[in-house]
Amino acid sequence: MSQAPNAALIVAAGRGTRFGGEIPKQYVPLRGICAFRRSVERFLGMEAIHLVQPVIHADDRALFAEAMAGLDDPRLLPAVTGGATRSDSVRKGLQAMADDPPDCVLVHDAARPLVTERIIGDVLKALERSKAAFAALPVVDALWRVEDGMASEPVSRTGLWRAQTPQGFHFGPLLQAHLANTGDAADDVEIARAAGMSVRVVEGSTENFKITTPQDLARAERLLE
Ligand SMILES: Nc1ccn([C@@H]2O[C@H](COP(=O)(O)OP(=O)(O)OP(=O)(O)O)[C@@H](O)[C@H]2O)c(=O)n1
Ligand SMILES: C[C@](O)(CO)[C@H](O)COP(=O)(O)O
Repeated sequence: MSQAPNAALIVAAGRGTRFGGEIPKQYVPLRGICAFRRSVERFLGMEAIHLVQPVIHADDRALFAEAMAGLDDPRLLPAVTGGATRSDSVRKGLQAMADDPPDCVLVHDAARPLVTERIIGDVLKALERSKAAFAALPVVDALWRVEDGMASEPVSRTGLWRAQTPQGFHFGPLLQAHLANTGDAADDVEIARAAGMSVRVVEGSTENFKITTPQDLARAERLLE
């Protein structure tokens, strides 16, 4: 049993190109506290989380220091530098923890600041009986394939879910899956499934959305009013 059974790996090395703006979206103030800090504090607020490993872009050291100013929780590890893709960033974060690995690791987007303790707790609970578990929501809208701006054919939504984070795994199998991965996967569930891992779904929340565009930031601000 690890001295730190559960770790959160919070990825924040993206450039936020779809968001635009002067600084990467994870550092943009959100009712005064950026999404990154909010995400980190959510996990640090849970006794069941024993370590938090941030992963940042090499150019963001000063932004990171500013975002985490005053946060002196010993569970917050020094940030490691991510990579060109989200998968690279996760792998680098995992490798940074590999010398003294946790039993379980929850990978979370810094850009999902409204994650709740309930979702985190449900993923942790699912890991007591499953090798992996992730937050997701069933698709509730009609789905259409669109070509040249025109509806071409409907896509059945039966059995389709929209992945969120955290995505939780037993540490060793996830690290091995990432080391065996050669492409850029959309998420860690894709990498785990490619390695043959079974992954349980946990109910996420419509409020646990990812800040991708400026409209998402405005929505998050309204929810925090
Ligand atoms: N090379 C990357 C790319 C993304 N991320 C992180 O993965 C999460 C989800 O990625 P996304 O929303 O796509 O963020 P960006 O890649 O920054 O956005 P964009 O695609 O618009 O540039 C974010 O917290 C982002 O910082 C990362 O750590 N390393
Ligand atoms: C990991 C993720 O948030 C699950 O929905 C999503 O795949 C991230 O995608 P992005 O293109 O890196 O935003």
